[in-house]
Amino acid sequence: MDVYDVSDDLVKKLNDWKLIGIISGKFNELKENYSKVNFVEHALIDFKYMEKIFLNVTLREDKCNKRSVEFRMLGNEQFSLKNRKYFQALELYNKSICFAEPNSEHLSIGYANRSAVLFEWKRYRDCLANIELARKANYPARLSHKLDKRERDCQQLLEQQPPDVVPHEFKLSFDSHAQVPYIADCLELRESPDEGRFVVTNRDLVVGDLVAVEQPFCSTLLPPMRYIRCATCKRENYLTLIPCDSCCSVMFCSEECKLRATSSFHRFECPIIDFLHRMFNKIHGIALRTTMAALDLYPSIEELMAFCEQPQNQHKCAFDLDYSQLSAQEHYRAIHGLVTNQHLRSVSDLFQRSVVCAVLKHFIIEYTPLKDFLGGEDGRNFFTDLLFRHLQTSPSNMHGIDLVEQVNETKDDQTHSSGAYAFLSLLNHSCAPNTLRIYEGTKAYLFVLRPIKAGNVLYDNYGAHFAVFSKQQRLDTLSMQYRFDCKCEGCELDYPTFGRMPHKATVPSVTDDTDMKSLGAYNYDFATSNYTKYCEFLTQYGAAYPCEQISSAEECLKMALHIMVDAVPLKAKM
Ligand SMILES: C[S@@+](CC[C@H](N)C(=O)[O-])C[C@H]1O[C@@H](n2cnc3c(N)ncnc32)[C@H](O)[C@@H]1O
Repeated sequence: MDVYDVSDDLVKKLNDWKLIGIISGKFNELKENYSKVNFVEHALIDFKYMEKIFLNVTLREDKCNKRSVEFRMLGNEQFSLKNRKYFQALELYNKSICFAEPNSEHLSIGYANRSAVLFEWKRYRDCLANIELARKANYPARLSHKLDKRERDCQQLLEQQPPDVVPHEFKLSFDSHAQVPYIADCLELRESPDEGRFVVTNRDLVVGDLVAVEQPFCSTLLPPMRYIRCATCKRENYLTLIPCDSCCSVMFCSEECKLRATSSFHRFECPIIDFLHRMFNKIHGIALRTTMAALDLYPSIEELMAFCEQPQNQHKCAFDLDYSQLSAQEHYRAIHGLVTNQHLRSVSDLFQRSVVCAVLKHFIIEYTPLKDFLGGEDGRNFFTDLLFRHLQTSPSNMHGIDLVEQVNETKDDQTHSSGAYAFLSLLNHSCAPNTLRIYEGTKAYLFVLRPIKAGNVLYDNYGAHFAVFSKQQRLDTLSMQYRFDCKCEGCELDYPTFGRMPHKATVPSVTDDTDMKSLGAYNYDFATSNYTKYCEFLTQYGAAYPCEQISSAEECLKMALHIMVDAVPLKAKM
């Protein structure tokens, strides 16, 4: 059961009982969003949906040594000489660590087993970090000789290893914008009745130009990544993750990240974490996280309320902020001002969104400390309004954060997190985009993918790419999720579709035998060490390039982008 099942079932019931007309009429008459959501919440309570959810969905799994041991055994099987599936073993050991009861030896054995994988993987520094974690978690004395030996071997081998590769740092191709320091000075904001706000360049841009480097206001990790990445900084850190002390579904890369989470968003999400993962999707997840990050800005709900109501905080964007001392509060002005498209939404869309909001707010208020923070009715209604706002801004604005490198052949799309970006959210869509976002952690780089003449618009792609979806599929998605009729160049030319995103198909894979250290800067894989693979792939599309001649990461990326541009129409013509 997820929240859409609840919504579908409710609508079906109302239809069966011939109540849908009356209910949607009443719903439509309500002016305030919180009134709509409260109305739906009451219906869900009256029809016993909340009770059913409570009885059928676990709010949070308890720590359990028995399950910890089961996961460890599964991990051992993957790690065995027969299988040697190290990545799978690590994920299972992380699960075992997460389920282990605090202060039990199972936690320390989980760390120790992880150190064994890392030793095989020649990640000696991480191996030592895990040995230390195991000792701190009271590793049993009867087994300590094993750890002592591993530690000695590790220290010896570490000395012989070359230093880690430092990832290449990309810099803006132009001076910084006078107002918005993390974008190029040639970018300008425009607005039109048909397309809302959008971004143009006042200078010719060429392929490979880097025009923005942006950090999100907030981000959230997707549930399948919970035993691989840190829930706070989202770094891939499955080698040294530590668990939340209370839940079995969240891990952190350091005590610092753990404290940041447990004193903010995770304080409220932790008591219902498994319910959140089970019932809601990534759009709902980032909407909730954005709302919680907003609550974190002020010590009291009244102060946030005052902030959100001030006229100078309405419909603001990245170009309106004061960057001289950028605070989280200032940053949020641009996130609060993202388009909701509420006026374009149908009653049934708003009704379904209200069901999502009602279930989410009901459980988070009832079963977490949020209730105390919100105080009385005014606080609850304000929270409901804010959550409803972000349940509308999220589908139209939030970004999937992905990794250029792949973990294994089967995972094609490695989107690991969602993020709220003030500037990137001003880019309009094209099915044949002229820019490309690449991420390092949650930091987004915006590269030019096709030449853009001065005066022209920079277009992003919202997932409806001409190379992947038919024109009709794209038009349907864009009108349903983003509420506009696409008339972009990709649609006018109506290129034939050939199945997969050109750059997604180029991602090199890390196999279980890969010496992880040799990858070093693996966030930039396709731009750096693995560009040969990338080019090999593209030759299938008729593009042959002398990859060996590319020496720097920047040069490689430019070349990679050129190849992409050339390869797409080539294949399309075949
Ligand atoms: C990420 S926002 C882009 C910025 C937005 N135009 C604004 O005013 O803030 C996405 C929304 O912009 C609008 N939009 C995006 N691409 C468009 C296009 N090609 N034509 C018309 N509207 C578009 C739609 O309302 C969409 O939901």
